[in-house]
Amino acid sequence: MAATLFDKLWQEHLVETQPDGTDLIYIDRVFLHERTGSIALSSLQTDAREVFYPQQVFCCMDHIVDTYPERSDDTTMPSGRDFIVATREGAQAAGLTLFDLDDPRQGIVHVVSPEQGIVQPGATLVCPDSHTCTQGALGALAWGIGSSEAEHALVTKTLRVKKPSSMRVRFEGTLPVGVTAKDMILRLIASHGASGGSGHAVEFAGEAVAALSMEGRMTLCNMAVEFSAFTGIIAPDEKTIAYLEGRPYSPSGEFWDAACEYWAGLHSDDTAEFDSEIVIDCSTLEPQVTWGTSPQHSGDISAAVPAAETDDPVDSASRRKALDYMALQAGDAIAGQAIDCAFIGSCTNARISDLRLAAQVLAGRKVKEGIRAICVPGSMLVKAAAEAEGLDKVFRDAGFEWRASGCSMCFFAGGEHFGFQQRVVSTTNRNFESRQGPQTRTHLASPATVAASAVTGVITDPREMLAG
Ligand SMILES: CC(C)[C@H](C(=O)O)[C@@H](O)C(=O)O
Ligand code: SF4
Repeated sequence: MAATLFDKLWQEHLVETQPDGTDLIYIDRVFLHERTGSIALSSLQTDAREVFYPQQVFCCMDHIVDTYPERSDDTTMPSGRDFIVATREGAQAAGLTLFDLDDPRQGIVHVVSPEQGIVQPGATLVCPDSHTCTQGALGALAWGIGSSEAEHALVTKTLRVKKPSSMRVRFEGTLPVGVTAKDMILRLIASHGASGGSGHAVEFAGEAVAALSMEGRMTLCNMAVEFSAFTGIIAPDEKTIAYLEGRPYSPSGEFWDAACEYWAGLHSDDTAEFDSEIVIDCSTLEPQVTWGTSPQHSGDISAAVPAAETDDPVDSASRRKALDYMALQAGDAIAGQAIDCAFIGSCTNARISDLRLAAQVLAGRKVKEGIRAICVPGSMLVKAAAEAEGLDKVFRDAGFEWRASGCSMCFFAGGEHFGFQQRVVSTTNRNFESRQGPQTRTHLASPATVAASAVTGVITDPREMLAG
């Protein structure tokens, strides 16, 4: 019978169906980060349990780490200290691979895993972090779990999961210049709602997805969870194979050939049926920017902030509240809103191609006086690669702070943050209330839009600056 890619991966990892209808799924890899992974590791120690297969467990320090370039030790970010120490000790005790703060491979978990070739097509991978879906871009079944599930996966190498339904989102047409994967996913969420993918594993397909770089595909899958999907997945192709070849954890020699042969079969069959399907035309897509406090509160950069009132009273109330919080009114132009800060970072948009795009806008330009602009590369390897190309100089000369890697101001967890009620244009994935600091007003956008806005001091369409 014709099967979807998701069905194939589910079936291959199905150990058994439980009496209550949930499935027991075999887990190939587990990632942990210090914020939630430390809880799983401490709990393991308390319960005197052992990790079943330590070679397939990897730990990152990313959430509450100091990102000043000269970072010294874990005490410089006091709120993160206990998490960092517990992760370090737990990883050592269990014999897990740890990308510690002084490791040149350190970075945000969803950047590090593909970069190292740890996530691979056809594998199941879990991490106690909702943006684990990012890694579905490589054709893996990767999803976010809770800390106690992580403990279970570490000990048993399985998880009980209710099988989600399947959805395919086809992005058709050719993306205009200056419009990116970030704009594609924001459009999907704006047009079908932040709960549009609820209960579904979403396969991203279509001409515009095939044309994306691997990093663009990661941006797309990253925000599958903002669409409330179980995960996002993209069938592996030649780009996936070229991306993985030669990475530290990729198979090599005869194993590489065997892996490539297996990966070639990982796609949805032509006649496979999805429980639901959405088609989005990318040929006329504009840069997208959020105006409210959910990724679904998003629209074309050339548009005005929409009216709060819709057919749905609950939605209308939430939009009214969002506009009030954001200090915006229906009819205000989105472009031209004065900002206080610009942030380029996070597992959504801080890979080398994101930094190159932003640098293209920033080259020969300056950040507007009074604007605080920060760039936090997604990993220390991204930072090193950017420095080897001289991108750090472009950012610094423009007036950006150039940081060490970590989640930084994507997520205010007691560490660093932007100031009270500051308006931030940001390449991150969440614009929830106080996400980047006390009552911060976040506008999500692509790296090009954030860079262009940093230069003018107001939300700005990057396309003219990219043109020359
Ligand atoms: C802290 C962590 C559990 C959280 C997540 O699950 O995504 C964080 O990474 C986020 O982006 O909000
Ligand atoms: S960069 Fe932001 S979204 Fe990504 S894992 Fe860190 S806190 Fe979560």
